[in-house]
Amino acid sequence: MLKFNDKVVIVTGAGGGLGKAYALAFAERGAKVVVNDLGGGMTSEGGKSSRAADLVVEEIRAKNGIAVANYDSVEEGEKIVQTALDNFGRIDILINNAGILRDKSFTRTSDIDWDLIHRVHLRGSFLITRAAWPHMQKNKFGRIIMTSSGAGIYGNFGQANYSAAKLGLVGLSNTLAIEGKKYNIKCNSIAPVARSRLTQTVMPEDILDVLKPEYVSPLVLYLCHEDTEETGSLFEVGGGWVGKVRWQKSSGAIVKKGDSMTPEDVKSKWTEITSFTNPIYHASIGEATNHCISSSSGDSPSSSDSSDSLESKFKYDYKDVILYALSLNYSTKDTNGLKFLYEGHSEFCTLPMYGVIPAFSILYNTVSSLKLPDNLQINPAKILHGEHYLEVFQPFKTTDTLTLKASLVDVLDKGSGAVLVINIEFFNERQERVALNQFVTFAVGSGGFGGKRDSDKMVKVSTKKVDRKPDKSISERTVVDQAALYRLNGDFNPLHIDPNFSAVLGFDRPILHGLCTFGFAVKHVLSAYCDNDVSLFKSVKVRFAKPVLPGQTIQTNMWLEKDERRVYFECRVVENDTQVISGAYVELHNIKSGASTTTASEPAKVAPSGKEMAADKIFQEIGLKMQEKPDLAKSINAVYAFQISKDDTTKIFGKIYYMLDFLFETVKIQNFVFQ
Ligand SMILES: CCCCCCC[C@@H](O)CC(=O)SCCNC(=O)CCNC(=O)[C@H](O)C(C)(C)COP(=O)(O)OP(=O)(O)OC[C@H]1O[C@@H](n2cnc3c(N)ncnc32)[C@H](O)[C@@H]1OP(=O)(O)O
Repeated sequence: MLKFNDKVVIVTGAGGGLGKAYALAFAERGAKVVVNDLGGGMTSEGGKSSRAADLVVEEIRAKNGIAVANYDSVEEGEKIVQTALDNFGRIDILINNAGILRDKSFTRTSDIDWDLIHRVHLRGSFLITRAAWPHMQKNKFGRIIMTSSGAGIYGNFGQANYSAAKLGLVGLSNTLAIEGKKYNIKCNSIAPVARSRLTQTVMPEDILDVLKPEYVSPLVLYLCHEDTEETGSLFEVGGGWVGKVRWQKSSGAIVKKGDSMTPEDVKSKWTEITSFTNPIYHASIGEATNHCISSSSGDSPSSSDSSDSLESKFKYDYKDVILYALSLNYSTKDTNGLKFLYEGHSEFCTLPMYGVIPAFSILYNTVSSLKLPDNLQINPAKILHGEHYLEVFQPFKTTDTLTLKASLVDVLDKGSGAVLVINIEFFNERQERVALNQFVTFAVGSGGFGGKRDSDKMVKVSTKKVDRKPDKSISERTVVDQAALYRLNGDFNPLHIDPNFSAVLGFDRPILHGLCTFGFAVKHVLSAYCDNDVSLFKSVKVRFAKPVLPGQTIQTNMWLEKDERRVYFECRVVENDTQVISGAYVELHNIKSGASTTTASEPAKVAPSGKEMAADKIFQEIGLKMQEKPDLAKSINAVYAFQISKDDTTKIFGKIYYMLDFLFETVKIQNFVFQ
């Protein structure tokens, strides 16, 4: 039996109808009740009388219950709360029930009709709740009910004032539920259908008979019990039936085309915008906002929505490539860092792991427009990156326009979650395949829809057990703002920056992007086994076993299997010795024999090679032999050496221009140097 012993309850408007039923039910189950009723009529014009509240108090006391009466208006909420404190020393539960009606058709609604309804329903509930709130905060316990109405949810002729105030109460309740969370204050709204002073004039007697207040009070008591976790919800209740109400939206459509969006674009997508075939349910403003942002983050897909394959273009240039390297802590301090950070470096190149970044311009669109099994509901705020596979078929250029093709490969039911397997392939302008990404996304809490558990279309994580200490190990500390920086590459998922959002998944604070940890891991493999030669990289597969927090240290333990040209690896967070990447490997085209073999705590440093090669590269590009212009070769190398050691770009560029103009008079060389 749900008991309320020693709990102090205020019920407003408790002189009759629903309020009375609540007061009697709470008292019967051990609560101390403040029975508030102004004693006015249903339009507030009946004048004040203590009779209604007193009668209810008498009835409670006659059954050995504990109750006191209060006759203040809810607009004097503090006085009502004071009655509870004076008589019982605390306040635990507040039922905002009091209300009046001033029904008029809209054009006949006067300022007074509008204001009075808002003052009693919305402002009254606000004032009394505000008075009770600090006491509930102090007690780390509070249960609040707001009384909304079907008129607020659906609208009702002649009730413009009332319906606006009643839906306002739902908004108030939703926000209080959020603000009350850390104080164990739960706030819910109900939209009751019951016989009361407000309904007896508008409903026929035979219907009113089945709408007993006693069919509503059990829900209110349940929602106010200390064991109840429900908060921020809205319930319709009446005639013995109870149902939860939530917002539903259509999966909608991406309307913009590139950067433009016109009313005609909206018209052309109206069927999809208004179709509820694949509804979406968002439970927080974070989820809803993120849905808009993520849906619009990619270029407009060229195939229609709700299909299982999409296509779009992605342009990037040297700045994107450099930002990516910076977000993985590549540094100008490291000899090898410069070739990933400076577009003027003779070996300037794109890291192979950058290949995951273009995919984000289409990934969120793909997920939001997928045709999913009917009984599978996915909450976009609860999607974690489960596994990733990246294969690079030709090294990425430093500036390019790629065509991306995304498709849903499989949907799996893993019990604790649903797994979506999404392939995103990149093609260059010659329609050659440049890379393949396979995202395995884990939708937490969406399992159990009856799907298959395994897929033969997935690149599998490694199950190989290597029975020796790591051949190499590199540890690198991330910075507290690692995710804040990394997201600028294009994955703007608020999970990595917004504490309200990460809380949806139960994280105390935002977690690092899985692909950021992945980037660090591949960085370590490239450093340990490739001498940072990006052309040796072929593919990588990882499973994200546990989340990483920005600021933690990632340790990559590596085992080389030379015959397989594979480096198996795991990542651990050093601070809590937890494995965060498992079943992982990098496949290489070749192993760089000169690569460092020491166990390092910093990324291995590799001897500089770029600057000596500068002239060689330029000469090759323009089809000239070094022997033909030995002095020029010497000068170019000198300039590059100078450039790197002194970092004086103005002088360098002056020299390069001078030389190129003077000796070659060709645009071709300038293009090459400044490309
Ligand atoms: C619009 C959306 C697009 C979004 C794309 C991504 C965008 C990014 O911004 C998001 C991120 O970067 S999130 C950060 C990186 N990821 C993480 O931190 C997840 C860490 N992993 C976990 O927490 C758990 O493994 C967890 C929670 C994933 C699973 O743990 P459990 O529920 O405890 O599962 P468990 O009981 O261990 O296993 C059940 C079955 O699931 C398989 N499985 C487990 N971990 C998996 C994983 N990481 N990926 C894929 N499958 C996984 C198990 O193998 C098991 O299945 P089976 O029995 O068939 O083997």
